Amino acid sequence: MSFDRSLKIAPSILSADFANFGMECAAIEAQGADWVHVDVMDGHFVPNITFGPATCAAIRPHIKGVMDVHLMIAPVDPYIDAFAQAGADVITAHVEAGPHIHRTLQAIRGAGAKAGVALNPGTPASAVEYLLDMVDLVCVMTVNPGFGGQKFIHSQVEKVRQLRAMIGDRPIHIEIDGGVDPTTAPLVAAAGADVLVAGSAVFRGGSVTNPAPYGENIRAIRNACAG
Ligand SMILES: O=C(CO)[C@@H](O)[C@H](O)COP(=O)(O)O
Ligand SMILES: [Fe+2]
Repeated sequence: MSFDRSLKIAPSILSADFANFGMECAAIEAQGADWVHVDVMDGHFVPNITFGPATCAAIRPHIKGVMDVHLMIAPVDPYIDAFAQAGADVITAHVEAGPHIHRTLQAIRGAGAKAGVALNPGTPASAVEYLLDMVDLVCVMTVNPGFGGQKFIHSQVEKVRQLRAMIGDRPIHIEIDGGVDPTTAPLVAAAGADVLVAGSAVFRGGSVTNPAPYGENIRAIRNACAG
């Protein structure tokens, strides 16, 4: 997985048909997705439960590109190897999920994956200041984690600007997660983000038997950022 700062759309399969994950992953890639974003929730760190490493391993053969695993779980460390072995290219842990994020990031890289750190809306950009040599991606949550379809929190755009300035020319992605659609995407892209996660705004109107709307929705987000 090589680094580049071009705009990438990463549909979140939290908004996909859970009975057809394999086909959904293949459909969104065929419709222009750059990465596939996989939301793991434990009902403890966040008030919702999704799935674990076995599901990630099951969908891996259906994803040709980057599998971007967002862990909303606490503790994180006991599960890192399992998600790496499931084929995650990027594993992102929350800075709020435990007292030893530096150790967690070391473990992610040690397991052979790219290391991401996520910040909840109430966590300042400065939380990653001493982690920049440890991370490949910083994920700015623009909703409170746990559910798809929530409203974008506009105060986070300033955090993205601060992170862009802090990161400079280091090869670190800035990812935005939550409430991304053609209206909000240009705001964060202009502030310096390069990976845009979008769940409801990509999957709305389509299905595995009618995937064309996925492509239209992805293009609408991309075009809004280009415009
Ligand atoms: O991590 C999360 C939510 O906790 C996200 O990845 C959501 O899945 C994004 O969904 P939308 O806000 O785009 O509907
Ligand atoms: Fe996510």
